[in-house]
Amino acid sequence: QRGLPSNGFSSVFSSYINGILDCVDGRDAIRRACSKYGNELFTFCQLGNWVVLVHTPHHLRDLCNASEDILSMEGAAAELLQLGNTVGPEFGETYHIPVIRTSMNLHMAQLLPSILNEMECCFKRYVDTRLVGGEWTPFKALDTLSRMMCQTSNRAFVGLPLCRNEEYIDVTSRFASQVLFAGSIMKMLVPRMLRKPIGLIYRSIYRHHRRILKLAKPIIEERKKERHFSKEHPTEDMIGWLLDAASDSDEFEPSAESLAMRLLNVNFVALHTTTKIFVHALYHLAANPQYILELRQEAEQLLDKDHPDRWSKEALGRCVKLDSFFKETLRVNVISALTLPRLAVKDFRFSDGTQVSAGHYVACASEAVQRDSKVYPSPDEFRPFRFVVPTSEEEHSLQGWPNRMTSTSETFPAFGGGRHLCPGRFFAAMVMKMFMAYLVLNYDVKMPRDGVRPADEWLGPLCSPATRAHVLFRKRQVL
Ligand code: HEM
Repeated sequence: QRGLPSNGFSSVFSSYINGILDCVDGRDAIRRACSKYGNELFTFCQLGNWVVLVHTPHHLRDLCNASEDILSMEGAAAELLQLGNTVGPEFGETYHIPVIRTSMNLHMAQLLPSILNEMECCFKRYVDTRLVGGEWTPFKALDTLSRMMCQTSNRAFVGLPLCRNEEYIDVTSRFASQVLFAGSIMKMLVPRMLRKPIGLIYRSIYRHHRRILKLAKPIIEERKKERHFSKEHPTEDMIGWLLDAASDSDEFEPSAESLAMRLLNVNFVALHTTTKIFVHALYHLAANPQYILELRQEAEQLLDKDHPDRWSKEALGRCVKLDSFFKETLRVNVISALTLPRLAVKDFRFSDGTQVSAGHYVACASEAVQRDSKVYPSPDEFRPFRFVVPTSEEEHSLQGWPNRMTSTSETFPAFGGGRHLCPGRFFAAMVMKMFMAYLVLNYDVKMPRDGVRPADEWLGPLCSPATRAHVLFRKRQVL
């Protein structure tokens, strides 16, 4: 992008060299560039493309307020993630988004008992069966939690018995990381004209859509039949809400093929995000067991330890320390150092007059925004109860909505902002809070080396909690 300072070399060849360097050192390169350019926009080089980076609140507000036909999220996602090639062209359809925004969020309280039940089953199945007496037992945190989150979230997406099906869990829990990896390789190394045929080969090997379709089709057909015979039916999960939304619109009845693609898409956006943030929080907790006592005390005051089936959405909402713990995790541990990618479909002008020409990418340097020392004192420090304000000896509050984890702003864009603000954030917050409440009420956790949190793993701008680290669990002994 002409007229803007850049962090890299300017020819195509040298920008590739710079892109390779950024794969090793992407996060630090972004940090250095943000502090070098102060409040200015600048262009940042990634393998295969240049991105205009936004890292101040007012530029971020402009990015979020821009309409889709000027700064396009869908255009950016299609090119950067290559999901049309790796999963199929129909993957980009969006009719599940209003369903998450309305039906899913409206049914949250009714959903809670069944997902609490599924969570408890997961702890029994994946954790309790391996614990022996009061011994500390190591668990590979990311693998274990990704299966548990997958099964529990899918109770709300596809219900019983499919959410417990081994093959279903296997496909959906690994889907996001497989296609994200394949997409970035394709974008960086495969010439445009070869992407379609190579995508077809990739799809015929992994068969994500076919495998989900085979498993979900009988259930989808059954639900369709039920709806044919009676208008009265419980809208119990995502499959039901998607069918109800279609029958309301009268415009089309989605095929089983199309619904299976929506299920893949919902799992794609929901699982890797929630699992990664939860595991980041778990590593903070296990490296600092003193926090367990505070969270446990709060959970004991507000939730019935022996009857998770009686927990309510309101009671979880009152767990303000738990809320702050996750908000601080989301602030410190980003999913990517570059978020909210957009493709300028037309020329775009920021409110300070800076122009980005059509065809260029814009994105947010979210780490820089969420670690701004003017907004967050000691920004690099993890302070789990940063957002909690004591109101009396025993009472604590989040002092209103802006401090809640699900609130977003130009200084806290963890869930995005504007038109594409994450519609699944209430669900994610509820699931992460109930998992953590159950964990602190029933287990002690620590790291194999006391007090040492395993280092995050960065690949270019992408961040993951340590993939192979273990956390030690034992049945709760400490009161
Ligand atoms: C901790 C967990 C999560 C995080 C950090 C997260 C983050 C985000 C962010 C940053 C965006 C905006 C992307 C952009 O503007 O480019 C987004 C969008 C979205 N998220 Fe989430 N998300 C989470 C969980 C979920 C869950 C559980 C669901 C579904 C149940 C979900 C569904 C979506 C959808 C459908 C969009 C696209 C919305 C649109 O285009 O209008 N997310 N998410």
